[in-house]
Amino acid sequence: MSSINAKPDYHSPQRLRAKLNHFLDDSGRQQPKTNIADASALALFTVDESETSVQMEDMFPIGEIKRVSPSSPHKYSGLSHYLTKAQLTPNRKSRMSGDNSLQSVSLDSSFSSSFYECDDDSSSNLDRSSQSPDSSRRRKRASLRQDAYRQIPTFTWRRESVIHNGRRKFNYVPVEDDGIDHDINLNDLRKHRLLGEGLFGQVWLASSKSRPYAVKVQSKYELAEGAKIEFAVREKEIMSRMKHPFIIRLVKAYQDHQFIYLIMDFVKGGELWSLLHPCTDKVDTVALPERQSKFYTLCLADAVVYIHNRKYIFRDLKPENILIDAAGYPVLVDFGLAKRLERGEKTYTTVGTPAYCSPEIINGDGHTRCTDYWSLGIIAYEMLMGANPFSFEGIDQFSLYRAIAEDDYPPLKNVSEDAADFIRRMLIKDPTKRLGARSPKDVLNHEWFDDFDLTAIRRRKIKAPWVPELSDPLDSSHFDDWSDLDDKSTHTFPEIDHKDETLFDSFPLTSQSFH
Ligand SMILES: Nc1ncnc2c1ncn2[C@@H]1O[C@H](COP(=O)(O)OP(=O)(O)OP(=O)(O)O)[C@@H](O)[C@H]1O
Repeated sequence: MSSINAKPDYHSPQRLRAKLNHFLDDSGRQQPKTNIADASALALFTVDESETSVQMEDMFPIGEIKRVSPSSPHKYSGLSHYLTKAQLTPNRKSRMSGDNSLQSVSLDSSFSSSFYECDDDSSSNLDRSSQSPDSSRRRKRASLRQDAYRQIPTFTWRRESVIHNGRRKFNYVPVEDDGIDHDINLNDLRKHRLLGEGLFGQVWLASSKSRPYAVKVQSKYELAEGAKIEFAVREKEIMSRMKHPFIIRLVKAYQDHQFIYLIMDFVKGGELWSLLHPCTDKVDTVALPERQSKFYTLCLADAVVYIHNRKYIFRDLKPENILIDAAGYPVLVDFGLAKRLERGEKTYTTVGTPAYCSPEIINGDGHTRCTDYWSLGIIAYEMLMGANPFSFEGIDQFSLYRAIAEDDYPPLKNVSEDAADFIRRMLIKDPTKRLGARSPKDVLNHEWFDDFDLTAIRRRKIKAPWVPELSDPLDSSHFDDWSDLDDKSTHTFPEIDHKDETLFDSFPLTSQSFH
């Protein structure tokens, strides 16, 4: 499933036209076409770049978008504009009213977009305007727009039907041609082996047409018993909104009477935890070379900043939730504790894994996104030093919490000054003074990362410091052996009550089975 959740939302033709005129009608002659029967469309995205560090390339495959200039830049200072071509599927409301001409969608907080349909001769329309005896400035602008039209590729929107509060609703989600079957069924999947188990779920390696997937299966009954339904539903909702090179992609979600299923990409290189605990007894931690630690930290910081820019917090950063992909890049999994949080708002639930918990969570002071920066600082420290700064084998939880809240971390040894400074600023007990508290971008802009090109990293243009050896697409040798555990997806659990059942309404229902 694509990451941008788009809600169809109607503008009147007049309003949409007025909006578009700001961008497209500076010759005074062009009007956006509104009588289009075919499904091609242009999407105009407005991005407030002061609000987000996200590159448009993160949202769309590289080369598929074109930055355009508004005709009245003074009205839009701070905003950047991108044009891309879209395929519109008229929604039910437009079909019923017979109005297929205009639609708009609103994306998440940092994006807004408008659509209007155009046919294939829209560029010739622009050609004509560029040949008129207008000023060279106008011609230049027209040709810029013409380029924009030419270079934009097709971008498809898929309608997804969900049940919300007992009523069927439709979401429009943009779909890239990523070769992934976003309509994959449970029956298409062959279950291979268990990759991991958490408190409320098991994650299985499965495949369809020799393409591997990881499938997280959670029992509705166990979720209801543990009062975790809300978390599981949130996990699916938030994951489906994420599109970032270092964040796991949700391909499809399902529910049947007993279970919910999250079908994800399979990340093949195993957990960062296994890199830090390479010995067979897995107790001793080893340090990673500084460059490798820095590479992982920067990729993870980029993923975390992306999450924060969308007003979510992750709250469970730990080496077990960081997987290494086939190219050696880290990928964040497990949005089970993630939550939406408005700017300036705090949340008070005590969540997380003790060794990575921030002082503000332990003190019950209420936490913000800064709690994730603390956990990232702990992980960076652990990679650099080969030991957690506060936790060690056998420590009791009370002593651990006291140490996190009060003690200084053991000094870093044999690391660069920039690395030490990064850790010092991430592990500040007061969250309001922590790096990233002022702006998430400050984390990415720290001097420690100066010798890495983040854009190249996002495009996976840099060779990762460690690349897992893999023999075939289903190679799962980098994961621990869990074969002694029961397959919970074959258990029969008691039914949950109807009220709890309705909480899963946003998961498409399937009668197919996973085996
Ligand atoms: N997409 C994936 N590809 C490969 N392995 C995965 C994937 N997602 C999860 N895993 C493996 O399964 C393990 C458990 O996944 P996850 O953390 O999502 O489950 P969980 O039930 O929420 O766990 P916990 O209760 O510890 O939070 C991960 O640590 C990882 O080893």
